[in-house]
Amino acid sequence: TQLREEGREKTLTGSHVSLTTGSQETSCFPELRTYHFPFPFTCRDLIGSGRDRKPNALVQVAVIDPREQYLVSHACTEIVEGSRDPLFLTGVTFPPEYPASPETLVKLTVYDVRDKARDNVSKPLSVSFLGSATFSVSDLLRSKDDQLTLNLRSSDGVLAVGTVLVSRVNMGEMEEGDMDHITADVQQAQKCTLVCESSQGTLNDKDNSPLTGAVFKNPVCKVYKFQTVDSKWMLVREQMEECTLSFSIPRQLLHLYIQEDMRRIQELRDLGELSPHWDNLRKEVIGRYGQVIAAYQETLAELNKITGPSFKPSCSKAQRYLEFIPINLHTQRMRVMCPRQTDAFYDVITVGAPAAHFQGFKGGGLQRLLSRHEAEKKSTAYQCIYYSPEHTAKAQEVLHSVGHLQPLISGLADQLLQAAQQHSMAGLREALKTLAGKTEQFVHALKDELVKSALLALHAAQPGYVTKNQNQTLPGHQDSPVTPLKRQDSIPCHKEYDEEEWDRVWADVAKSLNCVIAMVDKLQEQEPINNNQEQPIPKQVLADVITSHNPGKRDWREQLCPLVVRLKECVAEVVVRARRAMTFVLLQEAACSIPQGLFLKQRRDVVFSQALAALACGFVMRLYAGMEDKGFLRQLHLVGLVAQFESLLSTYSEEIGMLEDMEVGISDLHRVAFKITQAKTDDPCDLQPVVIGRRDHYTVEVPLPRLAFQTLPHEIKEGKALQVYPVLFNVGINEQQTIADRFGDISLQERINQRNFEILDSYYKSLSDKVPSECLPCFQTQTDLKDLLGTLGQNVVTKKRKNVEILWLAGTICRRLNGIRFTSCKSAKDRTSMSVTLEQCALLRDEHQLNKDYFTRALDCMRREGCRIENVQKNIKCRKYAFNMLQLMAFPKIYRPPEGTYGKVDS
Ligand SMILES: O=P(O)(O)O[C@H]1[C@H](O)[C@@H](O)[C@H](O)[C@H](O)[C@@H]1OP(=O)(O)O
Repeated sequence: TQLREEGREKTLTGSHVSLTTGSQETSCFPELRTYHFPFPFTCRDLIGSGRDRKPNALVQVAVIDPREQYLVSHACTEIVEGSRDPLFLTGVTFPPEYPASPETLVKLTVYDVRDKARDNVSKPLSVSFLGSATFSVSDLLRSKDDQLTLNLRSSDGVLAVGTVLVSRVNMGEMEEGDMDHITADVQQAQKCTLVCESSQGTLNDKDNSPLTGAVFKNPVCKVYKFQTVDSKWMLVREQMEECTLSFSIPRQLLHLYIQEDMRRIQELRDLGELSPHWDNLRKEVIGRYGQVIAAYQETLAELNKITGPSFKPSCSKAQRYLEFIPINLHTQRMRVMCPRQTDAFYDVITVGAPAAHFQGFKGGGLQRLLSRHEAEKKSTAYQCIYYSPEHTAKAQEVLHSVGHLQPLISGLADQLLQAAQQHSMAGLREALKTLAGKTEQFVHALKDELVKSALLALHAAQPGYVTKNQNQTLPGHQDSPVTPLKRQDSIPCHKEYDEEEWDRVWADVAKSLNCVIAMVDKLQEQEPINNNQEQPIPKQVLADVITSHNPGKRDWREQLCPLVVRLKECVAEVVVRARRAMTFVLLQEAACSIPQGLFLKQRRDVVFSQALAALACGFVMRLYAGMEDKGFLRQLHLVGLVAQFESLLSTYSEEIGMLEDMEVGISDLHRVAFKITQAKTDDPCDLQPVVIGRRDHYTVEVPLPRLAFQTLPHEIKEGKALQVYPVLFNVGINEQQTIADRFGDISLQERINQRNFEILDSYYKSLSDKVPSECLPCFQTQTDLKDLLGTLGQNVVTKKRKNVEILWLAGTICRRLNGIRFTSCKSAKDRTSMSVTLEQCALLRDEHQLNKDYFTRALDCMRREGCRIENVQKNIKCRKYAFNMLQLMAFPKIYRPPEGTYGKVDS
């Protein structure tokens, strides 16, 4: 009875123990470096502990460190009840970093389980020892026919209590013959399977490529053997990993949030002198920003102290300093190896719903809070101008455009002068073409009524203006210490404003550009014909000023320089005005919103950070998996990828708030694009994705090693922004949802599903327009994508309780669209595990002919022994799904875990 839960814990730590081996030794066994090599084994003629009783067998697998000579419990199979020749579906696999050496000893211990229901973690299983056998990896590698037959010995080492037959199969290179061989054996006698893997993968091994090690960590692997409809066997390997992006993306975002807010403060200061009323508002806003910055800096400092695992466990979901970190983010890959089929794998990312647990859900989540706040802002008599969210977004966009375009224009203008100095007409024309393009973009970005009206408002907020209008006081504010101001419910009209001033400054940019163009034309005309063979620049309308110029024979640079300097000056003048005007709009927004608006901004930052970490993890996983798939890469740069989030939250009580947060968090992901870059070196540190940008738009740069980068289509190599289309589908399944369905309100779920169906549908339409269907993956299930979408469309409008078909269809469509799959619930531990295992078994059934009779058994086996129960263990140090009977009764049947795997979790 050594098989205590501590032993289980060792299963986890054991998977990270490294058995060191010299490279010489390894090279004697090239298989160790090249292949996965599973060890299926068979138990026969087990003698149970009672006379006629057939044992409930369970096999514990341990490895012995050849140097240290200590035993590490590695894993356990599931229990097979009442059989002398049990067949185990669960296998065990060493994680990739586990360097199994020829000396590695594997000990198999067979137990008879008396009482399999465990409802207390600390209580050990009631088991009796039946027998054990030990073999070394080299024994197996040297064995004839790759098979070893070992006697299971009783504790005194004398009595044989059955046999165990260990054989070796090259996973990933499995021949049909090997499969038949296993099949035949298994049919002769029920067998159990132990599968081990070497630390190194092959080139095709996407699970263990060195690339994945940079971002994905701490793998937990399980291998199963399931029967197909034609009585063959398939090997199924689950691998679950943590992702370093769980922490690195939030850290980077926090940096960016801080930088952006500091910039905002500076811009507010740059507004210059304001009347006391506005000045006080500005001070207040700057003070609030300062508080947010300080809080973020504190959080960042705490995060920087954290070392250890790369995931936030479910029990830490409401911890203040961890609020930006996604909950329980893991990747999971199911790889399937079947006779006569090429290997297939299916990925999913599991993560707790992005939500602000630390702030709580008393008033609901973001979606509700934001719309309530917007309504209040409009109706309350604030002492500021109301700008709609569209206006504030526009203001941010203008700020961003001018900030981005001014240095570009300035650089291009310098390039132009350089080309002039070199007397290169081709260089001049090239630089001028780009300069003209960017300047036009600049002028266009500012051609907005908002800029004009904001300049007027700013003008009115300056001390002189207020003095002139003393008599226009804000009702109810006569006693206010701040200088009273006329209340403005809408953007002011232009009558009080010297409109011409802005128009003149703005038009000067275009005029000065025209001067530059005209001058280049002149220079070109003066050139001898043979120097002008390239295409001429189209004639532009000449500004008056230019016609008086006579370039003569003077140096090109000298002639262009004053015009270029003038262009730069005009741009700079416009930038100063536009920046101040837009900053003033944002000041209004911030002032109107204090304090609630800033709380909401923080909440949105938190939720977005969790969502982005999950998305980046999914994107990187998808990219690594698809780097050799030309169709996928084409789709990626032509249209982008769908990122489909499945959520199992209920629309009742606190989870409504979570779903409202999640809805906004997922939708905010449309402001994100990805770019692939070439890593400086192949060092894992240089392969870490980098986030750049600001709240209105972020880019995640994903570096790839040089060789991998070189194989990409040139559009991607040139840095094309790769889009993602986030979609969310939610169907609550638990007892809370039962209440919501009967007595509550499910409109949130209905609205989310309908809206997101429209997004998915329009993504499909643009994909079909731009990408040939051959780019999409092939599936056995032939149902047309259009039909699947049609069925989903019907389902989202049908009134049906716990209609999980919505989730199944959305998931299937996402896989068929080459998309990124996510599954979520509150903590991605319990309900998520049920859903992920169900999806995996459904894929085995629909795509790999899993025998129907094996479906439930496979499902139970995965839930009982697979990666997901390890996920539960990692989160709460207990191998139990946190469901009670009431909850389970409320679940759709197929989401219920097997007996003995759920119950009250001891804290
Ligand atoms: O992983 P979840 O399904 O969000 O875990 C839930 C579980 O479903 C529920 O039965 C239980 O009562 C807890 O609320 C679990 O949430 P935790 O966040 O506490 O793991």
